[in-house]
Amino acid sequence: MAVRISTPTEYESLVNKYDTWMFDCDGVLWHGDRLIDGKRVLFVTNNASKSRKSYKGKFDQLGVEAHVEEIYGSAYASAVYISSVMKLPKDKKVYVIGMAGIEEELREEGVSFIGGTDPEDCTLEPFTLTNFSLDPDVQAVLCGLDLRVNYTKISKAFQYLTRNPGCQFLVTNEDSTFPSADGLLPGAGAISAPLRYALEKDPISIGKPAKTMLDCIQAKVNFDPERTIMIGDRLNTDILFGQAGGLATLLVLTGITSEQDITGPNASAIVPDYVTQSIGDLRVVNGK
Ligand SMILES: O=C(O)[C@H](O)[C@H](O)COP(=O)(O)O
Ligand SMILES: [Mg+2]
Repeated sequence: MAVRISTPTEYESLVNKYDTWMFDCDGVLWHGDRLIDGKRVLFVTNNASKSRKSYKGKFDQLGVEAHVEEIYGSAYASAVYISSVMKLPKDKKVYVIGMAGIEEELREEGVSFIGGTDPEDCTLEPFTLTNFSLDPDVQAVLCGLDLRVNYTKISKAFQYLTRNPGCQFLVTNEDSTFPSADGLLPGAGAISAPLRYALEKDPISIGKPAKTMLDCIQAKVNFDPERTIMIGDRLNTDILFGQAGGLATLLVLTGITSEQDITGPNASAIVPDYVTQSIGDLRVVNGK
């Protein structure tokens, strides 16, 4: 049963209980506006549209103090997975359905790629195989949130995944939707769905709740899971991610999950340790 926290004393004891605070971003931080002094804070987002460096720019713009090495996005985790776990040979490539964030992280990891923001792929012209030449060096398809997804990108990815032997099907994350400033939009999971349907095959998903994301953080940050809490707005990514990693979990109701998702007859089977309305509630702790 989740503990509903609402009083300054309850917030105070929560803050004293954990040393490392992992914050989800979409639906949590971008409504929240303040961090907790004296604690280690990490930012863990499935949003692959930005690289760690460009997230740093967003944090600066919003006046949130953050350093690049505290930011873990699914684009970064995917690039690390391809270079260090898959160990993609340097002469092989990735076909990308996604945005600049994925491209910047792949470049940073020295992974060659095609597709992504390439104007040739970002077209609404009908796709035909007549003008398509298969690149035999593509050994992975990586699909993430892509605000310019189209039939050409899906068809090229489909060709690589069905015609290049051993080509891996990877997705940065599988969030079904995401909370933009003006309302709900289809998320990365909705971008890769046509490929999953056409291939009748599930991809390897790297972002939350997958352990790959936590492995990526643990490779860089030494933290005690017993003294670590994951704060998020989505039950089947953030809270599952925390639970799988042996972390405490705090659900906020400023993003995807609403009151009726956690109470009443159709309440989810995923139950966080704590629930509060907004990350802003914690500001009572430092009296600011
Ligand atoms: O891919 C998506 O659907 C969105 O980026 C989603 O919002 C994940 O972002 P997070 O809540 O993990 O910051
Ligand atoms: Mg979120």
